[in-house]
Amino acid sequence: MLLCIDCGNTNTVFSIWDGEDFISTWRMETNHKRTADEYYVWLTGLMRLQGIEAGINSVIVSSTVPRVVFNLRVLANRYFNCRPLVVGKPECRLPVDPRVDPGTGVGPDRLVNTVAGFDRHGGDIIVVDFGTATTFDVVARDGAYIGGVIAPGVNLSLEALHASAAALPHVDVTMPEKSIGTNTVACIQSGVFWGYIGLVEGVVRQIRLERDRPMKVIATGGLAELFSQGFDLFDSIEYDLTMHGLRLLHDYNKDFPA
Ligand SMILES: Nc1ncnc2c1ncn2[C@@H]1O[C@H](COP(=O)(O)OP(=O)(O)O)[C@@H](O)[C@H]1O
Ligand SMILES: CC(C)(COP(=O)(O)O)[C@@H](O)C(=O)NCCC(=O)O
Ligand SMILES: [K+]
Repeated sequence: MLLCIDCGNTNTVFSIWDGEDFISTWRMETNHKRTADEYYVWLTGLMRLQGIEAGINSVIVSSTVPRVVFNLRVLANRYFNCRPLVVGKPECRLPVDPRVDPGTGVGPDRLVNTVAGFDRHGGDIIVVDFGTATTFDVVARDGAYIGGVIAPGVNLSLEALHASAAALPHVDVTMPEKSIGTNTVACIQSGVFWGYIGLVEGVVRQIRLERDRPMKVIATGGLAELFSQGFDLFDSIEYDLTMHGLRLLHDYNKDFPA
């Protein structure tokens, strides 16, 4: 079985696949100090709870946090007896190379989202991922990542207000009843909610203008749903997009000698 690990700046998501069949997924907080032994105990405990018995013999990792990769490699080597495929490293081939400025590193999560979005929808799409940062990944007709947009994530914006303004409380993001807030919490909710609706609309409009063609918008990440209620921002919402991309990249790389 295959273990896919998507490590974001906030959360690390694990999923298990048997060939093309999805088996299960679990999530933990990202922490570069966590050891391979800790990952293993946690993972096998959850697998046992769900009665998953077959062994893991392949691992693929995408990490936006370089420091966690060391212990994830140890996890794969020590406990699953395999060398993990790490997205963004030369040994992990991509179906189409990114077309960005020379010397630029692209977030591996964005490369994975590109592969998954292209597989499901073909090219000329924009993938919006609501993570720690909100990213827009632009995928060309041939499936290449050709750049995009990075904006502060929704929770990051809320935390920044709370951290920098003495009188502003911590607020959870939600769709406010009115745009004109009549108390502090409602004002912050309105600013972030309507601000984000405007951000997504504006960025997508500008990308379509620049590309001068219709482009589907695919959203992923836990907050995608919140911004889709009653709005026409996305053509589809796919929570499993990154995991689907990791599984595809693993299968794609099987065709190449190590
Ligand atoms: N359904 C949700 N409702 C509210 N907040 C969410 C939801 N899903 C994720 N979040 C928050 O969004 C932020 C980004 O989450 P995540 O997608 O795990 O980020 P990353 O991939 O960067 O680790 C986190 O602060 C997380 O707590
Ligand atoms: C933009 C990101 C911080 C998003 O990470 P996430 O929100 O998933 O934790 C990550 O993709 C990254 O570190 N990118 C490197 C720069 C780039 O993609 O251009
Ligand atoms: K992500």
